[in-house]
Amino acid sequence: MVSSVLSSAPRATDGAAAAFALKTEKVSRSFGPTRVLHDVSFSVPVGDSRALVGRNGAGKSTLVAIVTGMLSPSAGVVELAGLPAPALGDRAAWRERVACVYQRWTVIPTLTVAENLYLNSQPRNRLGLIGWNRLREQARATLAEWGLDVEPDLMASRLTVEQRQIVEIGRALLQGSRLLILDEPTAELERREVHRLFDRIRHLQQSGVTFIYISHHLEEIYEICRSVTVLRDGLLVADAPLGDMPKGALVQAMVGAAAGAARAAPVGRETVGPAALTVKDLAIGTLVQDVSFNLQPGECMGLAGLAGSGKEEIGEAIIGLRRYKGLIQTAQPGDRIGYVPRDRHERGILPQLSIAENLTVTVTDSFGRFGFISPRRQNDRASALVRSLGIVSASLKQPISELSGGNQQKGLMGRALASAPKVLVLVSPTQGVDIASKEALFGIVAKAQAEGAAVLIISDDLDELAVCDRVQVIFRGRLTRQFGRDRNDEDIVAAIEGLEEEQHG
Ligand SMILES: Nc1ncnc2c1ncn2[C@@H]1O[C@H](COP(=O)(O)OP(=O)(O)OP(=O)(O)O)[C@@H](O)[C@H]1O
Repeated sequence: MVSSVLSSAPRATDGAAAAFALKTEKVSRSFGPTRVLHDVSFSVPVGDSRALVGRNGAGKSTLVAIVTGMLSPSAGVVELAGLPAPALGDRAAWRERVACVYQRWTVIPTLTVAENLYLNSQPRNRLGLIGWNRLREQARATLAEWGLDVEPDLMASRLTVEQRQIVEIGRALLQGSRLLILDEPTAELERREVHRLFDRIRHLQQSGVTFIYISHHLEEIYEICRSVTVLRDGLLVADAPLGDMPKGALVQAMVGAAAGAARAAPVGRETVGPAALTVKDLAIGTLVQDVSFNLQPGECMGLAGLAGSGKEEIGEAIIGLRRYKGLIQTAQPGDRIGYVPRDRHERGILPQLSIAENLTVTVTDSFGRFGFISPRRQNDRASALVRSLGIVSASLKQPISELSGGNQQKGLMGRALASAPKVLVLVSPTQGVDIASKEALFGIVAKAQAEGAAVLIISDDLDELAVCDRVQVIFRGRLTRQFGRDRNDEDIVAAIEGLEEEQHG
């Protein structure tokens, strides 16, 4: 039961009295001359689960920043639970009304679970001191009600991704918030964890918690949300119950008149000639054992597996970021390998540099001699990539950190392609990328393939695996299954989860 935790938590207002958890009236926002939100008016009834969707750069994050008090609107009004939004600086008041659980964690690893749960809101005794026993007791009750089997005294650094997310949600509830915004909450979760998250959302909804759910995975939205708000180029273009909005209509609303590019079908390749990439008897510490495969020029292979299966470490070994035993070899010694890492914040973008510089940083040697870079040639190359990838930006000089998440991801893809590599290693390359841009990125992968690049897609996203000629599955560090073109998603999922392995003992 969740209700006792909910009722014991501090509350800003009596949520039952207000019909709407959130209401915006003509909210607009500009950055310099660029207007990114135009007169957005919408309302979310208490207890609703509202999907907020739109293509990369549509304005979702900006709207969320405004309704969580991180950013002021240039114009317009925000109401939370029937009351005007607090002053921008009054963080405590905002925290009591609304919380956003982002993909990037705010759980502090050096604190315990209990300390994290009560960050900023520790229960104090009559003398004003923090009552640690009470804190632990309450934390235990909260965790139990979430069905989370984790000790309040445990250091947060030891939690799994799923447990960290639950601590984030638990913290928001304990601070009084009854409106939770989940931003791509399933991006780092495995399939069974996603189902558990959905169960928790439904459970909390019954207790009057309202959810706004941001995701580029439309099938998730149909599973967990009741209604949808669609933004396109900063405008609200649709607002409806999902029952009235079949997927085709939803995509149409997101994309507008310009229909999405058709996906290139996987192309069959004869396995003749020298391999573009040979991996033989690869071992990485105790994590990966006996991994061997070849990639032919023009071939796209998927490498699928759970988090921790060793799949990403194989990619890192291929591009030279990890020590390994065994053989990793390109066709010719100097062949370039393009790489798109999964975590664009930690390993990918160079945030202070412009889009042009980010796109071309690996190929500056081709823009002039003796260390001199011709800005014109650099700009020409960058603007061609921006056009072909459909990156939305104010100018080539704009710092890449100002772009929306999905456009940053496209920038990384552009950088990997800029050097015309013989091998491309892409780790979850379309994570955070909207459905139409996803198709465009797949088109770009297919083009690189057609030009002879061998592509390795490391992922367990079924859309990403669907474009691969074949899929190898890795389970606990070993390749366990290979699927050709006549595969179905269920079999791949079963192999990723190791279900067959378990059945066979
Ligand atoms: N600080 C800023 N300065 C200039 N432009 C900005 C800034 N923040 C956002 N923008 C622009 O506002 C637009 C909307 O961005 P926003 O991050 O809200 O999109 P989004 O819908 O969340 O996209 P995604 O799905 O890719 O995360 C983008 O074109 C972005 O470049």
